[in-house]
Amino acid sequence: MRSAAECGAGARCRRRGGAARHGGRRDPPRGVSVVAYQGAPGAFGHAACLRFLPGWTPLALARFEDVVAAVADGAAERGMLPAENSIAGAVPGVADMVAARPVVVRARHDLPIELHLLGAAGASLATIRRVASHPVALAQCAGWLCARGLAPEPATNTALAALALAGAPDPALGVAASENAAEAYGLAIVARDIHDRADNLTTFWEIERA
Ligand SMILES: O=C(O)C(=O)C[C@]1(C(=O)O)C=C[C@@H](O)C=C1
Repeated sequence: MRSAAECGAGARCRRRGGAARHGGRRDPPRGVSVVAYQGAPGAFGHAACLRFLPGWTPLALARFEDVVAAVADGAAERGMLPAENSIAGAVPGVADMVAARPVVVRARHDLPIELHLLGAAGASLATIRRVASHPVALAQCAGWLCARGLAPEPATNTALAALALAGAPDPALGVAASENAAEAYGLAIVARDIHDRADNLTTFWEIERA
């Protein structure tokens, strides 16, 4: 096994600080209140919706752009977007997408991120060669993957990668995703807590129409 230093994991472990926290303004939901997020149940965006807007209805959309558009166009009252991770840094493109549309950041929420290596039936650390996940999630466990010689495979979302593996089981493929994703799609947890720092967290932006 290669050390974290050999894998260059230390270089990725820069801690981003300083994002302003907003007060916990919380309007009670009126009627059906929809919060859009990217991915599918079991995604970290889904977890952020459930934790920070309890009682709201999460709406899964394919891309971050779709979340911004849904809020701008009124299809959802709020959107939940990952903006920055403590290991991987800014989530590429999200700030530009928000700036380009008539939406504003209403609140910032820190979600602890625990990544596990999920596998299909029969998969183990001896069979898995590649690991699929969102690139920002892969960056959070780059040292762990590199030390074991596992090749990262970019996917659009952690939960969508888990869903895809469940639909096409492959003992050579693992997925870096949440425990909720493992439960949602019937995958096994092959290794727990594979993120390179225990204090891993992602700051989500809760957006609304400007
Ligand atoms: O793929 C997911 O589950 C997401 O919600 C996306 C995302 C991200 O883009 O940063 C959200 C939080 C984690 O940092 C990893 C992935």
